Amino acid sequence: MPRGPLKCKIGPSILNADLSNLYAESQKLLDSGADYLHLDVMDGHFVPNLTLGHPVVKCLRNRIRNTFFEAHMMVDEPERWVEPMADAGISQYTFHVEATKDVIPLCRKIKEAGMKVGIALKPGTGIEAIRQYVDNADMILVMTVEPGFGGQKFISDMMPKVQWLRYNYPLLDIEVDGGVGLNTITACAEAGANMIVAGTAIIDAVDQRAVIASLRETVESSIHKCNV
Ligand SMILES: O=C(CO)[C@H](O)[C@H](O)COP(=O)(O)O
Ligand SMILES: [Fe+2]
Repeated sequence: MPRGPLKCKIGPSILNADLSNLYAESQKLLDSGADYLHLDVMDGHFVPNLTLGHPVVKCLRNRIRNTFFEAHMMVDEPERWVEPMADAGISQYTFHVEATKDVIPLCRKIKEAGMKVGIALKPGTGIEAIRQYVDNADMILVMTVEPGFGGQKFISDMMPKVQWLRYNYPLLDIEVDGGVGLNTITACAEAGANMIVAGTAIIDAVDQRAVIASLRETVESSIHKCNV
């Protein structure tokens, strides 16, 4: 997968937002400096929670045209939703490595549907589960909480996975998701994450713009240190 210069990107998760106002909440995040939206899709099987699916994504896409939408697919049978999510306007389809036996064909299917490929791993999954697939992906998501719910405590023990990926893949997009906020961003940035998902830390903030700017500043200063 060809990779450009490493860029910091902040992608708020709307999981804990007021979903009765999904468009307004999403637009507010973008107006506050978010680079992309991280949409958490849960099926009640892969994780014990239900959220939104492609019909909701499609409605949001009709109102927000030029923004990168990542679908974080916490679902069994991720193969099933590739075409509906592409049709709904998803830009990157991030599936869990634990949810499929056919990682490479799934990556191919996602690309053929016109989306970028993200591969996620749960906290209990070791890096060896995705090592052989990194070259098939545009991004690796290291979960820093057990998937299923927003507002959980960041698991700092996940940082060696991020460090390993950054050491071996200097230009890879590496995302962290779960419990990431102002108190935990330094650990993520120093380990080498450049795509930052933050839910409650941004959604609950009085000043969303200030939190997004602060997360960005910490990550950009780590990227800068690595480049000098
Ligand atoms: O994938 C997720 C949960 O499975 C969410 O993206 C994540 O938890 C974001 O919320 P918070 O920052 O509040 O932890
Ligand atoms: Fe997520």
